[in-house]
Amino acid sequence: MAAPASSHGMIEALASTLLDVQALIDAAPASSMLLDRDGRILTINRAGAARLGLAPAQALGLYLFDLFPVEVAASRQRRLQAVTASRQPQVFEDHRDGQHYRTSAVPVMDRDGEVCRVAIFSEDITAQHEAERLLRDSEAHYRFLAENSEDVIWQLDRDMHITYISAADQRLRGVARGAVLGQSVFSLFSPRGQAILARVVAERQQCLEQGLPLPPTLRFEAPQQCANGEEVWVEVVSTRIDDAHGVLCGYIGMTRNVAERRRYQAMLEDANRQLREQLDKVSALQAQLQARAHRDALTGLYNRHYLHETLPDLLAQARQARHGLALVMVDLDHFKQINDRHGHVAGDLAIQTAARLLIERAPSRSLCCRFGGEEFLVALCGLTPAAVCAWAENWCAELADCVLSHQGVRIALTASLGVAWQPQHGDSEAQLLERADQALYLAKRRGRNQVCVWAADEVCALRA
Ligand SMILES: Nc1nc2c(ncn2[C@@H]2O[C@H](COP(=O)(O)OP(=O)(O)OP(=O)(O)O)[C@@H](O)[C@H]2O)c(=O)[nH]1
Repeated sequence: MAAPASSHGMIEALASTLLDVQALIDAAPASSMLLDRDGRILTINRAGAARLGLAPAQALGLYLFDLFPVEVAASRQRRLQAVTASRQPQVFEDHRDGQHYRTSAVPVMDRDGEVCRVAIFSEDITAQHEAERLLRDSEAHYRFLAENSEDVIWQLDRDMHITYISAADQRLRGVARGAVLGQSVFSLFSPRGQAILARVVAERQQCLEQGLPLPPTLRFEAPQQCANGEEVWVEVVSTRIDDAHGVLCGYIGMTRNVAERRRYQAMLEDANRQLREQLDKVSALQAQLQARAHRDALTGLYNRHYLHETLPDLLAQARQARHGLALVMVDLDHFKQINDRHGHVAGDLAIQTAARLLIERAPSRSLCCRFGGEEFLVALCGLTPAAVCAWAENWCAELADCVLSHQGVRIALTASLGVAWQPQHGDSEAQLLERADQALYLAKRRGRNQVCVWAADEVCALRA
């Protein structure tokens, strides 16, 4: 007998619904199936059948436990019985062929409230299992490192309360971990250290408020408080922990005992300071020695050694700048007589008087040296020959006007001067010195107390 039109429609609707449900469970990646109380497969999705190595149509009507290896079939059957007996869903994990599965067995009741079916949902959690295992391993690894590190490892919540601190803190400060957990991070520091920490936090906060870039880690040194009342200097390195949305959820960091390092640093700085002081003394001594090496003790003028060190450079500079350089050789007249008549002290005074007059009258950029006993050499830079001669004449006259008074005796002083200049009279130090000396000799020969400029013919005439 044909079904009435309305029944027909209902059957069609039911068939369509069944198809939808099948499509839905087939689309699920986890395996799902419906068993009767004995374990016979009534419905199964593609993933479930595939796990059994079958097509869905092949699996229908088979007893699920016949498809399991014998060694696991009995235990799976007992689980099914436990679900039907307890009428409560059960979730369990099992491990087969290297894979991990999480399975939910949900009892399905008929109208009388009896369990008539059991719905099984099973998902492969091998990857998740592996990830959890790796995470556990890694946590254990890091916890081992943290607990055995000489540095103190710690974690704070967003309000800077300590949520974890490694065993090294107790070794460092002698405070039990139990007394530290839950406390503010400030409690780790001595009052001095707290002030430093407060300043560091405030600076960081200020940067944040001004939108300035911040280094990813915060690093500072401050003293912490030990249980015995002492301070221990530590270096702190810390970084913030943000959640996936960039919202601050806490801080993680490390504290290192730097007391030894600071002690060595202080020793090093002290040693460096002492070394610097020594070096300063040595440099001052060297400067003194150098000054002494370059200066004549009696007059304070440069000595002959310095003249020979400096004159070649002066000549080169003068050549380059195309300005004149004149050498004036000065020799006190009849000096032996001063010594003989008035004594060496008077002779020394005479040398000092002439030297002082040279220093006072020498133009800037000139060099005055004591060349020998009662002999001086003045190098005049940048003067014309006429200006050199004028200067020498004036100086000679001024010396002659000086009257040296020694032990109530007035001693007259005069000098003879010989002049030679670059480039007209020579170019080398040796040549110019020789010619200045020859000119001086000429001045002596002409009666002393006068200036002579080197002239080839006059020198030749003298030699003749
Ligand atoms: N008091 C003193 N005498 C010195 C010094 N150096 C050299 N003498 C003396 O200076 C004298 C130089 O004498 P001489 O070279 O004969 O020349 P002079 O007597 O000046 O004669 P002329 O140069 O020809 O005018 C010597 O008696 C040296 O002993 C010194 O530093 N102090």
